[in-house]
Amino acid sequence: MSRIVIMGGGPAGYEAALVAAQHGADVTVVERDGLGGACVLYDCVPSKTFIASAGARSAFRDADELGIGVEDVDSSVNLPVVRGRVRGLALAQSADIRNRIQREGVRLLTGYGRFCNDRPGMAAHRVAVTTNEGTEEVLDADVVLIATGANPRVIAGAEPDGKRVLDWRQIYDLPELPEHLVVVGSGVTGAEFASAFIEMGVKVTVISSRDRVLPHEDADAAAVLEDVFSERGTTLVKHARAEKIERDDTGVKVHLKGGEIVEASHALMTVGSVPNTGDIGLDKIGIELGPGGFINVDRVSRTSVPGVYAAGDCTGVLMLASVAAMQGRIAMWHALGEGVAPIKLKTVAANVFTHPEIATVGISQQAIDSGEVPARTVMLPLATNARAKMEGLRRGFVKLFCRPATGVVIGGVIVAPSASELILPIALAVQNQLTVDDLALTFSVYPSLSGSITEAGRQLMRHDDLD
Ligand SMILES: Cc1cc2nc3c(=O)[nH]c(=O)nc-3n(C[C@H](O)[C@H](O)[C@H](O)COP(=O)(O)OP(=O)(O)OC[C@H]3O[C@@H](n4cnc5c(N)ncnc54)[C@H](O)[C@@H]3O)c2cc1C
Ligand SMILES: NC(=O)c1ccc[n+]([C@@H]2O[C@H](COP(=O)([O-])OP(=O)(O)OC[C@H]3O[C@@H](n4cnc5c(N)ncnc54)[C@H](O)[C@@H]3O)[C@@H](O)[C@H]2O)c1
Repeated sequence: MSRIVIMGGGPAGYEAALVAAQHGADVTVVERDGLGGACVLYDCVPSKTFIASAGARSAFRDADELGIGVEDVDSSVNLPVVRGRVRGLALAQSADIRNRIQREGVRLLTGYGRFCNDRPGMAAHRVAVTTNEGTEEVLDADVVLIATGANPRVIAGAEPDGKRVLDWRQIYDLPELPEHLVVVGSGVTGAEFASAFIEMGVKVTVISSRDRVLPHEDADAAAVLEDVFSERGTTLVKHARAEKIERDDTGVKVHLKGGEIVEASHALMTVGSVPNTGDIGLDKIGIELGPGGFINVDRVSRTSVPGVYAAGDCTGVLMLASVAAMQGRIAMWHALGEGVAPIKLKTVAANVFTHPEIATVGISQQAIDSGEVPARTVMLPLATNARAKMEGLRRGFVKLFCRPATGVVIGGVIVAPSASELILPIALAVQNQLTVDDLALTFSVYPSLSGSITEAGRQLMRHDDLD
């Protein structure tokens, strides 16, 4: 029976454990914090729970336009209840995952793992675990999966203190909503928290190192978000980098490169993540880290060392829970000799949980505009959609991209309140190489937002497609 040791119990680690156990392997997961990892305990699950509360508040505000008067929206955020939901849901989700993997016969060791091979180049591997109780145990393994995730990046001079300067894992512990929050960094994490706090009624300033929010996302989608931010009175400071933050009992002063100072009551640092790869004994097995401290892997999650796989944020391959989970499963299928298809990153659907949401899949508009990928494209504003009008949605759009000759769908972008749910038909089309005709000839409900997807398909059909 293959002995498999998994370092880290986030989506990469626990999904891998489930696959390995299903295939009859002897599996041990070493996790220092709790099953579900940072994803469930500190990052993805808590942030989406917090965003759900912010969304509920927005629904009240937006109801006004539909003729439903709601009084006292400003004073209606019950922060202790929100915090309780955030923490409670994370712990409950972690407990569910722990129960599930233990039911499948996986051994769980609560502690910190490091390679302790006597020398590099051995066929089997050894992992020393310091348990949270302080005991030591050495595990022998035929296969090791490194799934140690990442931690918030810290800027020297702007270290979080949990009071005035916070990282996204500390922000829920504030006793009350900030009076004025400066969000440093405008990637996906920064945009999501900025949007959530704006929707909670907090004054927000966003510091962006680039010329816009969400520099890696669709430019039209980012423009919609900037519009919403500006309508809600948010200041976006562009081309700005925070160098240091002074703090006292009353607030923070964020010093930008170039001398400008932004004052606020609190600062939220969302300046990226660093992989947890520095202290896991990689020198003992001969793995050299790539740029940024990430572990290089191929498309079936193999590292450069036989018998050692890596998955998730520690590899820096699209830092998403869904990708981490798939990399982990693929690693186990490969290690256990199952036929496995290499991961296809072009088919990954992703969503930015702002208000409105931004969902994407497949080839980007930028790759098309730069000439890298030839495509026919269409963009339908939601303002032309009957259901959107009924719901009072003025912003948002559906974009669809297809191959010029065949009409095969290769990507799309949706900006809408529930874009994360609406993107699936486009993701299905991309994954299965469906054509715009397939979308065009599919019945959508009338009236519905998804009607814009089938309509986009119709607009991209060519007359000769109908022959
Ligand atoms: C604010 C935020 C929101 C996000 N929202 C989403 C989202 O909505 N959707 C999405 O798809 N992705 C989201 N992500 C990304 C997602 O959280 C990560 O891609 C995902 O957590 C990666 O999973 P992982 O298994 O690689 O690592 P992690 O979830 O980081 O888990 C790794 C675990 O390993 C443990 N560990 C580390 N070293 C050791 C060791 N030596 N021994 C034992 N244990 C160890 C860590 O303590 C941790 O618990 C978000 C990220 C952030 C920061
Ligand atoms: N909904 C989701 O799926 C979700 C949510 C959050 C994060 N994530 C994933 O996590 C990964 C990391 O995203 P992220 O937003 O945390 O990090 P990021 O690295 O993408 O963005 C951080 C931003 O901060 C900027 N920055 C760095 N130093 C700065 C400084 N001193 N002053 C001002 N700006 C500075 C960077 O230029 C960058 O634009 C991404 O791959 C993302 O997809 C996903």
